[in-house]
Amino acid sequence: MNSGKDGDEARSGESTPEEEAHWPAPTAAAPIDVRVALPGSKSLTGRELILAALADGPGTLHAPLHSRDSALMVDALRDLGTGITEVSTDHVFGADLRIEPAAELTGSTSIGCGLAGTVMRFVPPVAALALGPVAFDGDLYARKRPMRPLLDALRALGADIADEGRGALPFTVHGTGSLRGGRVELDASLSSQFVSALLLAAPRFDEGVHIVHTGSRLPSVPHIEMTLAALRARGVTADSPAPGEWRVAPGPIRALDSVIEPDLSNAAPFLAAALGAGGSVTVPGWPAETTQVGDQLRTLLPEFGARIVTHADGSVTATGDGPIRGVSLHIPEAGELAPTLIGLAALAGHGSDGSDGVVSEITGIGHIRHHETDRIAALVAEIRGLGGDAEELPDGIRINPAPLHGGVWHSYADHRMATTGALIGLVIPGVDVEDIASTGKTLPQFPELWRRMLGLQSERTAAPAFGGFIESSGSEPSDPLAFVLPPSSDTRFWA
Ligand SMILES: O=C(O)C1=C[C@@H](OP(=O)(O)O)[C@@H](O)[C@H](O)C1
Ligand SMILES: C=C(OP(=O)(O)O)C(=O)O
Repeated sequence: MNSGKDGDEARSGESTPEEEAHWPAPTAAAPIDVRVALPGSKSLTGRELILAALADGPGTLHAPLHSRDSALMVDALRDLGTGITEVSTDHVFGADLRIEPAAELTGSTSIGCGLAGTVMRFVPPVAALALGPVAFDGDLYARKRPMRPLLDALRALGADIADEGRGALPFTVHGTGSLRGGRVELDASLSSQFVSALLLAAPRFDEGVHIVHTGSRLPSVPHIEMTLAALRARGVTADSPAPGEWRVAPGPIRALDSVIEPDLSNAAPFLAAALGAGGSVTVPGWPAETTQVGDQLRTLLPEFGARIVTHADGSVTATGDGPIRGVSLHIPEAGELAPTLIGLAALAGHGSDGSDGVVSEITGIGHIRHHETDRIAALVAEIRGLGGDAEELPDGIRINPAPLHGGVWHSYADHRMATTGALIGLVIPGVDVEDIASTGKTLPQFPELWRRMLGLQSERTAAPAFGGFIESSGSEPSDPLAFVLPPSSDTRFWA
C-alpha cells in the first residue's frame, strides 16, 4: 500500500500528471445501463483494522479498501508494532490483510494522518496504550480539522498529550502502556469520530469507557452505531444506555476474520449518475443489512426523481428517466453523502433539463464544514463558479434554479468535491475537475470507473497499482455490460 504518508501531493500514488491538473469530466452522450462494482468501505476497513490490531489473536480482513486513507491506517498500526501483511487473493480490488496484534504496542514513532479523519481520531487512543511517545501530524489542511474535544477527553481518561494548546494536529501522545478510562464528558457536535475513537480502544482501557455527549447536536449517528456493532461482533459489551451516552466494558476483543462490505457512500456518485446521464446504474454486493449510512441512498435518491430497485441477488439499481427534482432535506446523519446530493440539487436547478425550478435546501450538515475542507463554502463557491445560484446557510446550503455552464471545478484536496464535479460534468459540457487524484483518498479507481461507466476507453494503457478490477465484456461504448465483474469474482468478493 502506498499511503503518500510524507507528502501533501502524493494522494493516490497512481495519478497521471494530467489528473493532478485538470481532468475534463466526460459528458454523457446517451443514457447508460451499467453495473459498477465498488471496493470496500473506508469506515468498516478502518474500524476492523483498529479492532484487529487490539484483538486477542491474529485475524484476516477480506476485501478491505486499498486507498490512501486505509494505507495510512495500516502504516499507523504497523508503526505501533502491529504485524500487517497482504495475503494474495484472486478478487478484484486488491489483497486481503492478515493482522497479527503486537504483544505490546510500541511508541517512539511518528504517524502521518494525511487528511484522514479516521486516522487522526481513531489512532491516538491506541497510541495511549503504547509505550513511548507517538507524534501525529498530517496534510496542511488536516491541521485545521478539530481534535480538541477528543484530546481533552483522552486527557480526562488519563492520557498525557502535548499539543501546545493547539487542539489540533500536530500533537504527541505520551503512551504509558495503559489507560485508566472511565466516565468522560465529550462534545461530539463537530464529529462523531470523537466518540467512535474512544469506543474502539475502550475494551483495552482499565475501566472501559462511559461517554456522555454534552453538545446540542450530534452528527453522523449511524457511524457511531457502526462502531458499537463492530465491537459487539468481537464479543465486547458495548451499548448506548441513553441518547447521547455510550458505554464499553473492559475485556478482550475477539480475533476474527471479517468481510468488508463495499463502500456505499462511494456508491453515491455512481447511483446519482443514473439521474445525471439518464438510464440505470446497478451496484452489486449491496448488503441486506448494514450500518453504512450509504444505505440511505435508497430513500434519498428517489427524492430527486430516481427509481430504486433492490434485487434479490443483493444488487441495487438506480434509474433516472425524468428531470432531476429539487429537494428539501434535513440529513444530520448523512453528511458524508451531502456533496453528491448537493451536486444533484445544482443540476435540478440548472434550467435546461425541463425541471420545475424548485429551490433546494439541504440542512443539518453544519459539521461538514470540518470535513476534508469546509464543504459548504467549497460547494457554494464551485457551483457559483459554474454560473449556479447557491448560498450558505448556517447548517447547510440553499440552491436556487439557475443554468450552469462549463469551467474549472476545484477539489480542495477533497475526494467528494472531486466526484461531485464529475457528476455535474456528466450533464454540463466543459467541466474540468482540478485534482481528480484526490479521489485516491477512498477510491483510487474513480477516474477509471467513471469513464468505463460511460463506455469510454481507459485513459491508461494498463491499470497500474489497482489493476484488474474491471472485467470488460466487450468495451464497445454501446455495450450495456461493458462494465461488469466476472460472476466468479462477484460471489467470492461479496460473499
Ligand atoms: O466514523 C467514520 O468512519 C466516519 C464518520 C463521519 O464523520 P463525521 O462525524 O465527522 O461527519 C463521516 O462523515 C466520515 O466520512 C467517516
Ligand atoms: C468526512 C470524510 O472523511 P474523513 O474520514 O476524513 O472524516 C468523508 O470521507 O466524507
